[in-house]
Amino acid sequence: MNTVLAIEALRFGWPGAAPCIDIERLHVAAGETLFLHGPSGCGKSTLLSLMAGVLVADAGRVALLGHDWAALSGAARDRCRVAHVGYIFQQFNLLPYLSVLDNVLLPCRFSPRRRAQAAQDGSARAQAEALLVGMGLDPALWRRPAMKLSVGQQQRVAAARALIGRPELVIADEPTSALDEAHRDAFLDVLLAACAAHRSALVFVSHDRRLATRFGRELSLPDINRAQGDPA
Ligand SMILES: Nc1ncnc2c1ncn2[C@@H]1O[C@H](COP(=O)(O)OP(=O)(O)OP(=O)(O)O)[C@@H](O)[C@H]1O
Repeated sequence: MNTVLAIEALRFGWPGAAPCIDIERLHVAAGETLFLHGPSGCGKSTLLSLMAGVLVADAGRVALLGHDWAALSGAARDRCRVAHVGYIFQQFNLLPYLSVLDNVLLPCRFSPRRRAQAAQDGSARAQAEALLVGMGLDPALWRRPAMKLSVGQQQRVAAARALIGRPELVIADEPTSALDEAHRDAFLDVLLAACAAHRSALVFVSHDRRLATRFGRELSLPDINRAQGDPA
């Protein structure tokens, strides 16, 4: 198996709180699509942050492409993340005053690797435009500041930004919550097709269990997490 992400004996707790993540083993292979679910507060977003090296384990190992996030400095983690991980955040994290196109191109500005990969079939800009078209974003919106888009439109911009430059790992935290059924299905089609074409591993969190059939593997976080979830 060509492992992209390897989690072993991972423990993490927020400061002053009991551990909320305790996972013996979870490996994700290149091209694999993983659907992750669990009740609110069980630690899904926390686990995604650990996968992406935004948070660092208290014990155990989270390795991306063989590199343990904990062995890297903060700056090295930032560089590694932008080069190899596309992250669709629950709140999108678009830069509000930047245009839609410039938001999608951001990873290429910060990572030479993402820039080179995005330009493989032409230019980074052409790939950004192709992703936006795939996401059903009208070209009339591309020059608009991101903050002037609807929530559902911003969600799709965030997905295009995550996919540009073919990152090895794509992480999506509730990325379809603001989309209607038609846009949700189109969004999933583009996301899954892009990950398949690039052999990106995809970790996708959603409360909507109906979507699970579109993924290669389904996991309930409480089933693999020995820590207690939110006691509330
Ligand atoms: N920044 C933080 N500081 C302290 N505790 C936090 C922080 N973020 C989350 N937590 C706590 O960690 C636990 C897991 O939260 P997390 O956001 O990972 O859950 P989740 O499964 O993603 O929830 P949801 O489905 O509602 O988004 C919760 O008890 C939460 O209160």
